[in-house]
Amino acid sequence: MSSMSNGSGGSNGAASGGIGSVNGGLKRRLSNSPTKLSKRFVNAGALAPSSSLSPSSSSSSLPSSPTKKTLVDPRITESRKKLPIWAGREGIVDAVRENDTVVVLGETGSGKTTQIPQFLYEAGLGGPSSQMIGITQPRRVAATSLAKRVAVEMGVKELGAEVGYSIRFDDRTSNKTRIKFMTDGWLLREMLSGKDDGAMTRYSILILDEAHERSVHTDVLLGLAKRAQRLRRKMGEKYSPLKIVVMSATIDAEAFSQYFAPLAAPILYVKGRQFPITLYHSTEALQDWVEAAKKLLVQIGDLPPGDVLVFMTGAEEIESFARQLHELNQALKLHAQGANSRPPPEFIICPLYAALGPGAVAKVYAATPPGCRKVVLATNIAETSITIPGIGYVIDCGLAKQRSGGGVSVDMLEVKPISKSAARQRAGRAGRDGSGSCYRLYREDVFDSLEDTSPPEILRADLTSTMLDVLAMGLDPLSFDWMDRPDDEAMKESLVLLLELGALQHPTSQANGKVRPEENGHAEEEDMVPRFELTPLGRRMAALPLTPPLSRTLIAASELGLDTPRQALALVSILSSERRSILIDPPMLAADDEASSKRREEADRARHRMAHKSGDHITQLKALYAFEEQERASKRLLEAAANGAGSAKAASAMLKDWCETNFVSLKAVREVQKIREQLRTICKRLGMAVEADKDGDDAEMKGKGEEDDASSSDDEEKQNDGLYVTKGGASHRTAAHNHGGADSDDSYESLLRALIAGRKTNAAFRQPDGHTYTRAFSKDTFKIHPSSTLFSARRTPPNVIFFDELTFTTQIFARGVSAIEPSWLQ
Ligand SMILES: Nc1ncnc2c1ncn2[C@@H]1O[C@H](COP(=O)(O)OP(=O)(O)OP(=O)(O)O)[C@@H](O)[C@H]1O
Repeated sequence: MSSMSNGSGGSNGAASGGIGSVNGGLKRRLSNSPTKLSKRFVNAGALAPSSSLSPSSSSSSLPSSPTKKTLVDPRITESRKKLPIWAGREGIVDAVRENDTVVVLGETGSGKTTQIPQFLYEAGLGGPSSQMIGITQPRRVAATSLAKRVAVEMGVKELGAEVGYSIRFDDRTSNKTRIKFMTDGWLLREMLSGKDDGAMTRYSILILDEAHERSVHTDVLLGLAKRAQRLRRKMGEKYSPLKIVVMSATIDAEAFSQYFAPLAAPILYVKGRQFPITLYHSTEALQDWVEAAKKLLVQIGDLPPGDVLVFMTGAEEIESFARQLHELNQALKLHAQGANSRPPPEFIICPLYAALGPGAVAKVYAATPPGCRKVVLATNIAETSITIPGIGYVIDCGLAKQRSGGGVSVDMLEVKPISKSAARQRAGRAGRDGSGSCYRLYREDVFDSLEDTSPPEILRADLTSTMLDVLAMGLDPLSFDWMDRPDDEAMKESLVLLLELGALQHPTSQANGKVRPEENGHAEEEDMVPRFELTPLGRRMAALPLTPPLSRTLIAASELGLDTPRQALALVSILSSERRSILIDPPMLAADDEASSKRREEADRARHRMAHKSGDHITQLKALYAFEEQERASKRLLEAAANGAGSAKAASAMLKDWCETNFVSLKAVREVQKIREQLRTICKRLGMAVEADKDGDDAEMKGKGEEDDASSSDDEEKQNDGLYVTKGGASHRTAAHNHGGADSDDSYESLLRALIAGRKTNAAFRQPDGHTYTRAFSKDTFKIHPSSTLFSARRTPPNVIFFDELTFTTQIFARGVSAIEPSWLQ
């Protein structure tokens, strides 16, 4: 760092505790202005208030924890007591006891998420043993890590006992569980299963955490929770009222409070944080923030110990940066040797993004070896809720890949500036177990110009899935009690798409007659019937934990013989996985030196070796089959090893080598296999023919290592996490042995036709310029992404294509592209 200086509110290390009502203080506190300029960064002041309150000021008459205290490390109990929220625990418990709904507003790290569930449980508000305190999180990594932390704090030895979590592929709860962390997608699926008739009877208290993120799931859950609360009131004495706690980090808590009118919810404000964070902004506009982040890391090398968390925009940037940092490690070591000086601490590089699984998360949480500095390279997966112990420095690029309205059924991912609220959340990942610093790679006036918060996702997202979910719960999306009502046109477009897909029946006059005119979006809707009815096909689509187009594809394929359903099951599993691909994209490999450009060429060659002439979808499928062929070979080796004729190590190495050579991601394949297994079970339950019965029977894989875990999260996961499996996670089965690449090249037409059946709107036509495409009802033009097998300067681009998604970086690209025949669109 060129130079640094402390700001006005900067270096107070003590907790400011207690709760209060909302006032302008938070705003003032969070926007302390800089006092001194540094050469490169300007200190924008610390987030901590200058006042302090000693932990001993908290007194409480609450009953003590019902958990076995002997198991709790006294240091952990002490650290809980130092959290700002501790002093206000009685106030919080009283507020929840006295009100059906409470909004809690607090600074990052004040202790909201870990402490409030414990306070309420300890105070006996957890209800009878059949009920739980449920806490929703937008992201899986948060749900699991918070459950683990709370279990440690409560002395619960085994997750799934008093404290548990439920996320896609992993349900760690039991009938003993009283505090349950879960993704919002999980709770939505529970609601969709209809087991509790919409009244959420298995929960005594529902805590909606990080509500300010306003994901689509959060908004739907807010409406469902409010409705459940009303239904519970009508259930009389059988069930206690459902308590709702909305937790938010933005000052816009009033909107949440008003949403619960006429019984407007009280807002509790948790003041302060335990440790201060010093903020620095760039004093100049940076042309290349990646390069700036690298230089900054070198400079941080000279600062006091502390791990570093770098917020980046996506997996590609992270992987490329990780490679550069590995090289930097070597360069710094050589430099120190040359200068005969002590080398700086080695960087332990830990990527953290959607497609990486619990293995990556475990590495992030592992203790940093002495003499090293951990550098976590994360997307906004790490932006909220989580505490990574040891993080002393945060570097924030100020950007994130975000979904923007690309129109109905089109996902558009765009790199855009984050909001002020997101920037504060990012800063708040430092200073959680000691004082911290946050370096913003943008100027302070840029920070000032950012939006306060991101607009609710429901106002810009494709609503097709949401409309189907709401209808499947027997509710009318047009009169649903939305906190922010989505655009009528957008809702209607989605309903039209569902009609086209055959999921809806045309409105019946009888149903229309029953719907009361909707008043300002806050109608009492439980006595209304939907204007639209789901068809049997629509009900099947809703029962599948997939987006409506992929559900439609799977159902269409299930009626097309034996091969197509089997292929569709595999392809849909790939397309609903986090990365939507099992192949490592050549552009993900940086080509800025000879070695990496050679590797990129190898990746290109591997891609073309695997490529199917129709494009990316069948290429993916064939790659999966080729992997599974290889897996069977390695299994044979493993069996030979068991008989003393080979080595288990060699079997595992063989598979890894194959993945390396062919640029196939083992983690992604494992995730796809889990999804396929889960979908196979659900399809069978729904009576759908997806595979011949013999499928998978004799291909069970056992003893796989950590690399097999591949479900994880970031923004994209929010849409996927509705998918879940039976307790204990999916079994690890692979496809049956007759599946490996046995299909002839011509046998995929039915599969591609089934794919199009789900999403005709994603067909596009080549323009007269010869290389751009446009959709039937849109003027936007785009190109095929360089990662596609159909991207090639040498080949003539196909006349008509089908694509999975549009992404926007410097221009709009279609990703996941196949060539199709125009006649297939009829
Ligand atoms: N896994 C963990 N390891 C160590 N300390 C932890 C862990 N999780 C939480 N803590 C401690 O508890 C504090 C409060 O965390 P908590 O998640 O409850 O805060 P919060 O108010 O919900 O903040 P945020 O909204 O930023 O997540 C942290 O600042 C940290 O000191």
